[in-house]
Amino acid sequence: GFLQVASPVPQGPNKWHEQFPIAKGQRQSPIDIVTSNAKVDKALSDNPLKVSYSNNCCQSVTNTGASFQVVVDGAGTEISGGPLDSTYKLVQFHAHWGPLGGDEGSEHTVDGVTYPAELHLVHWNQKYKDVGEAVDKPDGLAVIGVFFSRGKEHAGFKPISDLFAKVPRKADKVDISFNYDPACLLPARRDYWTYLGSLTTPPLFESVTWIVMKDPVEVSAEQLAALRNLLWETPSGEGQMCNNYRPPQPLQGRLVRST
Ligand SMILES: COc1ccc(C[C@H]2SC(=S)NC2=O)c(OC)c1
Ligand SMILES: [Zn+2]
Repeated sequence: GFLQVASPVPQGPNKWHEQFPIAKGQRQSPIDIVTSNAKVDKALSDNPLKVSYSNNCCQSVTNTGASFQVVVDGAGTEISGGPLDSTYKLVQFHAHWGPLGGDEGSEHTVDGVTYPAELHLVHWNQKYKDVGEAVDKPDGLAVIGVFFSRGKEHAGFKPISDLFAKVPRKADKVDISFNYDPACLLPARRDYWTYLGSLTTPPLFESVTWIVMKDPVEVSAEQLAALRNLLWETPSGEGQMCNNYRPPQPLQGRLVRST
């Protein structure tokens, strides 16, 4: 038969610059948010961030081989205001997390503090014709980051975390047949930090206006453990998906604004 060439297990973050030089760019993500350096900007509260998600926008959950991904039909699912000069539509959400029971796993850190996981709600700028056109433009994407802390069960996250066991392998996909409003994953208090950054995995495009919610949302240890029902390729074969986070990158003089 044909020569079997094993697909190379993806290189870790510290090697990405070899194929993606922008990894050492001027507006890379994530970053450590130094709260004392964040500048309160009244303009952010004068024009509050508006999140209007519909409750039937979630279509399916997929194992992308790097995270779970809930694919969203962006119809009527928009954000605007705050740092955004345009309307952006939700296209997908996913997360990053650490090892079982550990406290690292988030991509952004706050005064050096990590959280066990971080949710990313990815939106694209409606001035572009589709997410493919928006994904590499400086104002193309807006990602809302929500920290997960370990505590009581998150009732709103349960319908999603219960699906992970159904998509153990890369490209596995399960339809979401129930109504689901992703806004339930946002903290009650809508204060955030915002700065200009990038995708946190290759191709690392510097196209993201980051909106990182200040308050974490609590999820249970069991819900964090359910993330490890997702499997991926490791150097020693198939294993539990974990530590799929990029560490903080140089701020390069960027300003972080705060509500
Ligand atoms: C080719 O375009 C891409 C590639 C990868 C991601 C996912 C990354 S980016 C992020 S934030 N967190 C992640 O895991 C994209 O997300 C919009 C877009
Ligand atoms: Zn992400």
